[in-house]
This record gives sequence, C-alpha cells and structure tokens, in this order.
Amino acid sequence: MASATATEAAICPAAIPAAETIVPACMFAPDRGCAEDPCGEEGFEDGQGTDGESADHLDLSNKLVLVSPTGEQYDSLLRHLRERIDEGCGETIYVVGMGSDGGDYGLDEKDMEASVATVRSLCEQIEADLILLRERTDAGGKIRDYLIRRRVGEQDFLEVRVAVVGNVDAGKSTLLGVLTHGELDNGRGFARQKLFRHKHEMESGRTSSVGNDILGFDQDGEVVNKPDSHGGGLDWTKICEKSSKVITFIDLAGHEKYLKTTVFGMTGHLPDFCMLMVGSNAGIVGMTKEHLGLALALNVPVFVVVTKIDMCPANILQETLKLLQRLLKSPGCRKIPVLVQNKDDVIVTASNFSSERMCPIFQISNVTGENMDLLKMFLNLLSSRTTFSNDEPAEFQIDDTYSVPGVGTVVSGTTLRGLIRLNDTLLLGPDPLGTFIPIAVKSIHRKRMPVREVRGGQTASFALKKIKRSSIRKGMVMVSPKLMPQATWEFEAEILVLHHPTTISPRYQAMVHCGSIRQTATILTMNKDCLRTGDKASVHFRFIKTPEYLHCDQKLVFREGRTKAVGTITKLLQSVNTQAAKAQQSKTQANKKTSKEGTAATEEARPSSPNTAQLPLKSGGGGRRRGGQRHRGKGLNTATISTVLPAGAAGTA
Ligand SMILES: Nc1nc2c(ncn2[C@@H]2O[C@H](COP(=O)(O)OP(=O)(O)OP(=O)(O)O)[C@@H](O)[C@H]2O)c(=O)[nH]1
Repeated sequence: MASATATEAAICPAAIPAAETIVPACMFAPDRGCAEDPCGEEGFEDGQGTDGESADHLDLSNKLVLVSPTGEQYDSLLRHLRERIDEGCGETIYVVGMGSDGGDYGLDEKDMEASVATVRSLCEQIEADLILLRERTDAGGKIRDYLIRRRVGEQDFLEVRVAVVGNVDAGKSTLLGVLTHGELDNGRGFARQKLFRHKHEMESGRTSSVGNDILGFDQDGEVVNKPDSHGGGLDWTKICEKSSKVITFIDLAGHEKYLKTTVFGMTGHLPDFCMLMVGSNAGIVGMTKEHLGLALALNVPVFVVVTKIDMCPANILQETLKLLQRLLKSPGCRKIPVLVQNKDDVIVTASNFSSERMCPIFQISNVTGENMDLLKMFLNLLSSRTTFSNDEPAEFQIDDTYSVPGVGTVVSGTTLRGLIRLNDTLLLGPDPLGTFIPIAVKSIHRKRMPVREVRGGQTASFALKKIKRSSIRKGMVMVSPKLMPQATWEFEAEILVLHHPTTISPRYQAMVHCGSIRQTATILTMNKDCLRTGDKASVHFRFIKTPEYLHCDQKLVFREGRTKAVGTITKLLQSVNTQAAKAQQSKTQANKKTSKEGTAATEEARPSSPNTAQLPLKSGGGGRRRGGQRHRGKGLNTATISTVLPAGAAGTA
C-alpha cells in the first residue's frame, strides 16, 4: 500500500491555525548557502584569521566563494568547517551552490567542480570524508548537499543512542530485527525472534527487558550489519570495526506492566533521540501517549515511525496520521510534525532535528520494506547530542553490573563527560555510607570491542580490579577524583504532576528515576499543601535507602503505579562528609549511654528536616555492623546533618 502523500496528511505547525496548512519539509531547508555563511558575523567577531582585514575583504557569503578562494578565505572556511564538525560531534551537512547574499542559487558544471575540489581539500585538512547526499537544480544551476564526517580510527566510531518506544505490537522488535539483520518480516513475528532475550519473551512475543541492538554505517553511509549465517547473531566487533557510525537502539518494553523498565531505559541509558513506534492499524493506543510524554519530559527529540502500512486500509492510515498530527501539535507537545516522503525530506529533517521543534514522521512496512531506505538514511544522518571536551573531569554512570568468569566484576553504563583511559583510577560510589572508593579500570570494552579509552557520550563496560559485584549497584557512578564527589540524601526539585488519582501530600513515597538511579524517595515538604494532576511545585525529597550522586538541573521522573510526575533537580541538600558523620555517630552513641531516650537523641540530630521524625529511617549507614560491634545509632546516617549547596555545586568540594 502506498504511503500517504503530504496533501493527505496535511501536517502543519502548531502556530498555524486549524486550516490544516501543509508544511513541506523544505520549510526547514537551510536558507544559508555554502558553509552556512561561514565567515558571517560569528567568524569576524573573534578576530582570528582576519589579521585586521575588513569584513568585506573576506566576505564568504557568495555562492562562488568556494570556486577559487584566496588564502585567507580558505583559512576562514577551514576554521568554520572545523567548528561545525565539533558542534556536530564529528559531522555536518554542507551545502555547495547556495549563497546567503541574496543572489540566485546554483552553480554551473565548472564552478561546481571547482567548489567541490575546494571542499574536498578542506576535508583532507581535517581528515574527514565527503559523502554526496543529493543534487538538485535551481535557477543558477546545481546545488549539492554533502555529509562531511570526521574519519575515526579503526577502533573508533561515532555513537548515537536511539530509544525505541511505543505500544505493544507496534512492531518495535520487528523493525529492529529488520534493520539490524537485513531480512524482512513475514507479519507473524519472524524478524523479532532474533532479538528476544528471555524465554518468556520468545513465548509471549513481548519485550520485557531493556535490550540493545546495533546498526553500523560505513563511510559511504551503507549498512555494515552482516548477521552470522549460522546462528543469526551479529558480530558486534566486526560491525564496529567497519563502521564510522554505530546506532545503538535501546529497545524498551511496550506493555504497561513493564513501564518501570521503560522509564529506566529512557532515563538511565541517556538516549540522544526517541523513536516512537505506532501501528498504523491500531493507531494512538495504550502506552503511546505515555511514552511520548516521557520523552518530552526528558527533553529527548522524538521521531515517529508508523508501521504496518502494508496491511492497513487507506482510511485507517489517514485517521492514524490525523490523530498523530493532532497529538503532536497539542499544547502539551508543541511539536511540528513533518511527513518524510523522499530523500530531500530526510536531509532537511535530519539537519534540523535536534535544534527545531520538528517531529519527522516515517511510514514503513517491515514486511514489504517500503520506505525503509528513508529511515536508514535518516538514522545515518543523526548526530549525537552529547558534546565532548577532553578537559572535563570524567564521569561515568553505571546502569548494570556483571560477574564475568575469568575477568571478575564488570560494570556497564554511559560516559557522561570527560575521558577515561585504561588503568585510570576513578572514585566509585556512593556506598550506603555515602563514601566513594578508588578503583582501577582493568579493561574497557565498547560494544564488546576492547578499546583503550572512552569519551563523553559513549557507552562502555569496565572490568574493575579488587571489588565484588555485590558492592556495586545501578545508579552508582565512577568519577574523576578531581570532582571530589559527595553523596546526597535529600534534594529539592521542581516537579509537574502528570497524573495522580487523588492528591499527593508530604510523606508520600514513590520511585525516583534520575539517570541510572532508581530508588524510592519520600516527599518531606513542598510549597503547596497537596498536589493534584497538572500541579507544579517545589518539593523536598529524601531517598529511603542510600544516598546518591546527583547534579542540579538533572531531569527526574517520579512514579508509583499510575502516578507520574516529572521534574528537574534545583538544589542538593548535601550530606556532610563521612568523617563528620562518623564523629556524629560516636557522639550520639555516647549520649545514648547517659539517656535511655535514644530516639530523642536521633531526632535532635536532624535539625534541618522537620518532617523526618515520622519517616522510616532505613539508611544504609544505620543498622550496619562495623568493627564487630552492633551499630546502636540505628537510623542515624550521613544525611542527618544537611547543608544546602547552591545550584551547580554538585560534585565539588
Ligand atoms: N504486516 C505487518 N506486520 C508487522 C509489521 N511490523 C510488525 N509486524 C507484526 O506485528 C507483530 C508485533 O510485532 P512486535 O515487533 O513484536 O511488536 P513490539 O512493538 O515489539 O511488541 P512488544 O515487544 O510487546 O512491545 C508481529 O507479529 C510482527 O510480525 C509490518 O510492518 N507489517
């Protein structure tokens, strides 16, 4: 069945009123030409490379500038291209033949050849590949769009993480099977068989765990995945070695009962983008809105893939697209849906995706393969959203732990910033007492491939020396000692209640998801008496089990059953350092000897938390045996004395 045309889908921006005006993808096409006005105001402001020359002298806004640039123009073009590559985490889309000086677009054959030679030479300077994406003709001649991607070493590749969400049966696992194994589905679950990880998933056809699958693209933008012909498995090392870009799909469960896993996948695996899958015949049902809301709350750009267009009657497909468009444009989403129907639309949507409110919509069939090429091209053009700087101290969040025979304890997770090298010593923690211990990195794997280092934005697993798996839990971090990390029991967050059947008031407990942290927290106080669906408030939380390593401005999801709230951490109420906590513990124990009212002593030590007297005090610090002695100050822990840290002070002394 043919996909719907733009006219049928009538997709328009939220700002344009009901008249369902069509917004073609080209609305987002760059209106600036080659190198996006490479030496525009920005270029001159810093004064570099201009040597005091006037801006006119180095005007690079004409479409002919690449034909035969002067030495200075060339240097300026190079500098600007380098900046764009850095901003794009190793790649950028470059248009040749379009100026920004108001002249007509397009170059004749000779000028195009000369311009491309210049771009090729610029690429050589920065060790990047030039890949032609499309050629079109305008009044003045040809215009070409190129993908410029920095070359990476044999063991390196650009990495983009895509979370895959959508209701049960939307075709998530099937699409991943088709993309990563290169074989179409039969409509009865053939393609998804390769991805299921648990026996019960095989039997029920439902995904329950967070799964990872990879799709590699080589320098020419071709898919490199070649499933092993015997077992059907993928050789990750081979894929990574041949790829210049690897997309990691975080396949999240569609069923409501696995929502906890889905939320963990969205917060803990740091996706760059979210692929929301919708079955064209079923429409916007079940968890679709829930998953979309989650992505929006976490500020993850969303694109939609409508599946099963091979088996869906035209009127139903239209209905689904209409509802989807209405949902995306609704005040809660404020997205601009754009139907992707050809390669031009792919280039335009991919180049504007992270910065715009745009939401590309693909219509595909896993059975016939219709429009699969457009989706693959789009995936190849997506750039990571995590910029990396060598100078930042390293930070790695742990989302899983393993015990590998012959290797020992292995942790997997995402490098949030900085650079981690083999044999580096990092601080691992916090433990239940809020302490961090030095730990050496024995070996590093990226996508099952041994490497010597990992950078911000990359996922990895580390084998660790001299530590038991049981002393590491999800949500812990490994950070550079320079950060002098501190653990936090209590924090403040601005939250928005997305749904609650009645009212939320102090002492309410629910699960906080924040990065890879997943722990129950109690509301101690808030700046409103109670909260209902749709309410916003500033809320003071306290973890119930162990302190965690947090940052201000981190996004969080707060949920319990059907109750859901999202928010941002605004203030850390930092526990005092471990030494002080220990001293406080000894003092309390001494007090207890002279007073039978042990509980009074405990409450006395909690001046900053008026409501905590009624709270269960199940901290890791309390109730532990230390030095062979039963710890008598049960309930007293490192968080009992709180000091407020200003926003941004996380992780510093
Ligand atoms: N005809 C047709 N069938 C499809 C298509 N995509 C998926 N299917 C079928 O739809 C069924 C459900 O697909 P799944 O991939 O298991 O759905 P899911 O979204 O991963 O479901 P959960 O893992 O439970 O969340 C399977 O039987 C697939 O064969 C498609 O494009 N066309």
